Amino acid sequence: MSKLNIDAISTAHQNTPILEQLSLTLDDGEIGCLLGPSGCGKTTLLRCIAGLKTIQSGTIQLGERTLSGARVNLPTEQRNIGVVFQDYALFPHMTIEQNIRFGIKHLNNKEQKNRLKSLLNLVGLSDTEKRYPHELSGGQQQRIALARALAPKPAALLLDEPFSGLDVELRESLAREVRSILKAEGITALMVTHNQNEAFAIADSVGVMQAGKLLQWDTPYRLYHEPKHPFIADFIGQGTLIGGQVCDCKSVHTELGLLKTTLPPGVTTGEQVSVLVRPDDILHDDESDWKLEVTNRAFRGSHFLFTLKLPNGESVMCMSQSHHNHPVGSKIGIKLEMDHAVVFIKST
Ligand SMILES: Nc1ncnc2c1ncn2[C@@H]1O[C@H](COP(=O)(O)OP(=O)(O)OP(=O)(O)O)[C@@H](O)[C@H]1O
Repeated sequence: MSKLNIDAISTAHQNTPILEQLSLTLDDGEIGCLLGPSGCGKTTLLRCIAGLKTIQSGTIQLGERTLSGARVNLPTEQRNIGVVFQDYALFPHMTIEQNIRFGIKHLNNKEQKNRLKSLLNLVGLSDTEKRYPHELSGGQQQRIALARALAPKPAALLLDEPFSGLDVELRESLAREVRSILKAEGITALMVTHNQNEAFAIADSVGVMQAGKLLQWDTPYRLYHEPKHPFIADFIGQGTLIGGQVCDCKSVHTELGLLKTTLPPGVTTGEQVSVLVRPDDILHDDESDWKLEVTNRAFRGSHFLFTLKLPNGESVMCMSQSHHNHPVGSKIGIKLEMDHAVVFIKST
């Protein structure tokens, strides 16, 4: 069993804190993904797990073993963790076979060949073993890098932006493919990315980090629909925050009318709050008498994303089918399709 348990770890560069009291858990065979703005500490967290950076407090456990903790700091080679880092290129002078066999030299020749065969099969590149890395596409090379990291059957795998050098169109489909490869191997994996579509395609749990802290660790669905922090509401998906006033424990009054909600703890009647409105909460409807002015629009191929002005000057976004080609300055009909508003206390 290779459950990864990170409990309240902190680390710093010189005296600058980089990670603060960060905790997360990945069950055996689960895939996690870390998102967050540049410099928030995602790579540092992977480096701590890999043993490339020491932690100052907290513990990192993998299965029954403590990798880092009070008086414990296992060296990287004893952690039994595979890594696919961003710049972890294949050895260019070695064939694909030699690259994959590199980390399993302790096995006998037959075992090495069997492992090579099953991994090439798994990553869908069965007939490439005699080729050199430059004879493969970027996506194929990254799948071989994955096979090489999986070859020694590590207890866990860390991936640091493994798709960042690839075409945007390829990245999401490769993320889905990598998910099925990792699931087939049953390996516990943690990946860092900047791209939320990739994160949603690959992960069971996604974490959003900001300035060294993990703000929420949750399923993609809950991160989008129940963000616990306005930063996450802004960072994940699209949407705007509008003002609201708490009416009672189940509703909040806004410029869009009375919205049903569940209030965060500590919020009292009459209090001013922020309310998250997603573009899919407001539908364009030509028949509706409720009209708002278009202040901006973005054509997204399959749909338009309109920015609309509320009477009090606040903005909300609205998604509509792509043939509804309304210009900026015109008024369009809308209807609300929000069954539950997410509310934040103003101070957060
Ligand atoms: N070797 C180092 N010495 C000093 N500071 C460092 C070092 N490595 C990283 N940092 C700092 O630690 C913080 C976190 O860096 P880290 O690379 O973990 O962020 P990240 O979230 O992975 O960023 P990105 O998304 O840009 O890769 C940043 O402020 C960075 O400047």
